Amino acid sequence: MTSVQMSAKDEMVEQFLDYASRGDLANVSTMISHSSQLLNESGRQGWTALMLAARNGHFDVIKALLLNGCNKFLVNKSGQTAYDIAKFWGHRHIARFLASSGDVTLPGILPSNKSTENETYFSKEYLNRMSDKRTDSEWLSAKQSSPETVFIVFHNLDPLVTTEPEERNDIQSQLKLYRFGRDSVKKVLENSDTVVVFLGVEKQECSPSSLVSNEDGLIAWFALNTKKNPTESLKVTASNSFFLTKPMPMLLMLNEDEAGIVAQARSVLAWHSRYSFCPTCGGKTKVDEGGYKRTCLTDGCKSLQGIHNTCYPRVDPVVIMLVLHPDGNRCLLGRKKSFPPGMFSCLAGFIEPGETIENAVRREVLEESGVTIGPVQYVSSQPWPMPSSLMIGCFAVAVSTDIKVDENEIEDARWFTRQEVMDALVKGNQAVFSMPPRQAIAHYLVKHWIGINSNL
Ligand SMILES: NC(=O)C1=CN([C@@H]2O[C@H](COP(=O)(O)OP(=O)(O)OC[C@H]3O[C@@H](n4cnc5c(N)ncnc54)[C@H](OP(=O)(O)O)[C@@H]3O)[C@@H](O)[C@H]2O)C=CC1
Ligand SMILES: [Mg+2]
Ligand SMILES: [Mg+2]
Ligand SMILES: [Mg+2]
Ligand SMILES: [Zn+2]
Repeated sequence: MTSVQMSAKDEMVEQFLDYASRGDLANVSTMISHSSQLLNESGRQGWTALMLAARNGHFDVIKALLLNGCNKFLVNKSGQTAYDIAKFWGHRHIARFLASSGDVTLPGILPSNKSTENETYFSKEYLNRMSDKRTDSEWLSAKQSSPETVFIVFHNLDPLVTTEPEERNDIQSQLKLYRFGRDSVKKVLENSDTVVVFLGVEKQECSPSSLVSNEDGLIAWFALNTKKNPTESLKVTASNSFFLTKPMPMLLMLNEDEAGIVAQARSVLAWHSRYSFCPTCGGKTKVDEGGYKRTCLTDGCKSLQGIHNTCYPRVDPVVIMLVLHPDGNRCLLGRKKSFPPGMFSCLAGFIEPGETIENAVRREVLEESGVTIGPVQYVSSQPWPMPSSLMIGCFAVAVSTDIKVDENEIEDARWFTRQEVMDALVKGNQAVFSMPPRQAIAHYLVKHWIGINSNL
């Protein structure tokens, strides 16, 4: 963002964070005395002044910030508190000070703040799903005709995006979903081949109802998917728009808000594309409930009685685990043949019917690496819309250490030291191995482990 585009408040926050980061106590104190609200403001990646000072070891600034009442429990987008950051960067005196001042609870194995639940890529809920409206066909069709409604378009499950430059010069936010109005998708909606899914409405904090002119003040979003290329029927005004044809890694290039929308839309649309007929009797089905149900049209089909999950979009749970060595100082990572050269990641596997998360973790680790697992602890989760997995991220403590790789599933598995893992996170190419990108929950699990164990 250039200084012209920044608001006066943004500029002040940036300035304050910069002073804290550089350890400029005099200016930090002056700014707090003018505006104490600055204390808990955050900049890129959710870093507050306290976190920046903790990162760079500025003890005096940290004392001043705490003395003035700043909240030391806030977390950045990686789920780290200032305490975690001080520990990670080896400023032990600062970590001790942050831990001892006030009633801090030392971070355990779990992220310390509820907001971290939403921090994996694909997990942000930009829309309110409003599932109660799915059965209100009148409301749904009124919304489809509303000029304020947003339509996003997929062709064979690939979303249409544009490369409009973002305000911030950040590669991750350069791909944006192409948002259409009702008139631009009119022809596509008329096509009987098009599947329409109601995604939800914009949350009030994103579009306050005072700014929306329609009846209930809600801006609805729909996703459309077509088999035939819809470009000719669409009114696309931007020249730099295209369908994202390679989900991996292209779907990881969206901004966080839109990644969450794509996770929802792509998974439901993928279900429609794979379940065109009734899985129970093979008969024809019709799309109901705003795209969240397919009802069999065959009289007497068993799927019409009792609980039939075949009628609803499916989610496949997958466990993904960072296996910790019994000595606490190493972790087990593996690589599939399909990974880029040098990349290692957490082991993962589909949960099977009749299996708990913990047992799936133990079974998959044993199958793939020959290592036996004791305690298992859930950490975080991530929707993974290729096509509709839910990654359930865990820590798993090994009780044996010999590795015997299942070569059908993975090519190699090794114990890596904390230092090697930190190098992979920080040094990139110069490390002994590389990590999956930050958008993968595997990356998050490894980083979280490093964060909570850095002074062992
Ligand atoms: N976000 C992240 O950080 C990561 C995401 N993942 C995702 O997790 C998923 C699973 O991981 P993966 O290690 O491959 O899983 P598994 O270790 O369970 O092995 C995959 C094999 O299981 C079979 N399979 C496919 N679908 C299912 C299912 N629904 N239930 C049971 N078995 C099934 C397939 O066999 P066959 O092909 O022979 O039919 C496949 O080759 C993948 O989709 C992967 O993309 C994995 C790692 C990291
Ligand atoms: Mg497996
Ligand atoms: Mg696996
Ligand atoms: Mg498996
Ligand atoms: Zn049927």
